[in-house]
Amino acid sequence: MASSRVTMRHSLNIVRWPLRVCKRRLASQQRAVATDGETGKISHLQICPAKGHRARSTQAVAPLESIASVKPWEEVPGPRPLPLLGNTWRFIPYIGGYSVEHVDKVCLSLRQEYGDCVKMEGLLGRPDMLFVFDASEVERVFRGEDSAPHRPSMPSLNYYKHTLRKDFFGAEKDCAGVIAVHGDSWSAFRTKVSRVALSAGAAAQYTDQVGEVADAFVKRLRKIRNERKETPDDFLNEVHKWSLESLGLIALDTRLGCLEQHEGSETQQLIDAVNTFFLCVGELELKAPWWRLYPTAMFKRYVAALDTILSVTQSHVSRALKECQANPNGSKSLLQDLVSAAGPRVAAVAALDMFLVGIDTTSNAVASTLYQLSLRPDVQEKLYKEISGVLQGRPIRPGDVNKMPYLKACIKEVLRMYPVVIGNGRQLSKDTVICGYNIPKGTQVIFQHYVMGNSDDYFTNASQFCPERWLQRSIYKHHPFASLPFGFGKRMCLGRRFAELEINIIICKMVQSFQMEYHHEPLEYHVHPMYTPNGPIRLKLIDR
Ligand code: HEM
Repeated sequence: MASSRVTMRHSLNIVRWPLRVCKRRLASQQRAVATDGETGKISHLQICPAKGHRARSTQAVAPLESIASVKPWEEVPGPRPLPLLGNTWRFIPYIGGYSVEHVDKVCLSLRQEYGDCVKMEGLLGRPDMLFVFDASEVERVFRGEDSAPHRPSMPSLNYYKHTLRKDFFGAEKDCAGVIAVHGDSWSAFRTKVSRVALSAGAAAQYTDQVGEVADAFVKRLRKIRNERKETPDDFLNEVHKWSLESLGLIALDTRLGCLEQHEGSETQQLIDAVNTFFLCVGELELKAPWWRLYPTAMFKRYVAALDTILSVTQSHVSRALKECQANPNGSKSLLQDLVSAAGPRVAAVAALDMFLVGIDTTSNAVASTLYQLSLRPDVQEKLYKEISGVLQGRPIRPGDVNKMPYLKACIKEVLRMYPVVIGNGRQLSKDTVICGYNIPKGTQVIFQHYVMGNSDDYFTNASQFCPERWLQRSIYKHHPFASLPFGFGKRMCLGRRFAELEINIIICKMVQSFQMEYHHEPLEYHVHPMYTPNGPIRLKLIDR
């Protein structure tokens, strides 16, 4: 395992291409006009400026001046595409000036140059995009979603699920999973899984076990830190292992042993496969898609890794099914609940999806939080006092975190300034008015949460790291749709409760165990494809 560097990359096709802007914030406008792409009817979108609630009028008649005020797609500002090359050339190294790795900065400058809504057209192999930087417009689009919102999905996984392994994923209409799945199939699957995964106690039941994994992680750090008490250069890889171990527990009801060594085992195969998946997915997604023309070597490795993840998750599901049948009143787990509620096939596919998107999101969020805390001894001290006050030396129990508002605020603050997923997207299912422009059906709309989260327009003193802003809302103002690290609505993160449990517990354990310091050059963040500190995170861990 030591040799298998778990450089996990997030795979959710959630966002990667930042955007840009529009001009005028119509957020405060009381009425916009939407044309329905399918029926051609015009309906009114009424917005309550106080609460941002929206109601669609059933009368399909708009005053002429409102219709006239909606501008066409052609007028949306944005960088001009070149003939044939579109805007793709802008991402060519040394020539184009845009970089995928620093798309955070690209987005900031697009907003500055063009405003709150920016068109990015002519990206080879991709639909046109609209980058939205206006939180009230984000709110309006989210609140107007239909019953099966379409998040732009990862083409390579889409191909794997719906073409290569169609026999498995397509055999039953409602059994393809949620990642890279849309429409009725997504809706049927999501309904089955959310009932179990988002239920009140689903995550809380893992408090003890997730706590044990966190203890094992702390123990390992004590062992592997160097003579200066600093974490090794591949610290992020260690955090990935912790994340995989925690998720194995939740999704497969199994201790995989990632924090120990297990050469040649099935566990090791799973770890290696997840590792390979993340190594390949960024390349396949962000670079020229040759795999669409022929199976490249990288694509073959990617498919083999997915096959392994699928077969190992299936074998764990079969085991859980047997245990469930042998002992129907035995101890409960998410896997067993899913098997009982929705059957073994749904449980296996759900576990696969969780592995694809639940590991590097959580690990990068934790690495980023630890790094930010290590820069702020005062914040750590305040956290330490809060945690010690609640726990009084005993292990963490379900419900304890609810008595730790400062802990929650610190995590929200890190995800506001450094959201691991810098933007979230939706593919429009009908023509929609956004920022006063008629945006055609099929456009990929990307909500720019990194830019909005760091904007003084939406957060008082946005550039200051200030967890208190989440606790003293009368002093610090913020727009509720500017920072949405887990997305929103019917398609929001399915693993949010588990991610929060894991993050809360590991941060608690780290703050209880160590004073964390950082004595090197400040780390810049980059998109990789998660938004994460770039460079070795060498934390000095001083025992408390
Ligand atoms: C800090 C950790 C995490 C972050 C920031 C995060 C963020 C997100 C975001 C932004 C989305 C898209 C939501 C939307 O479209 O509105 C998403 C979707 C999803 N996440 Fe997470 N996630 C995290 C951890 C996890 C974990 C641990 C799991 C699994 C246990 C998970 C499972 C999923 C799934 C299955 C979806 C797709 C939902 C759907 O399309 O119906 N996530 N996540």
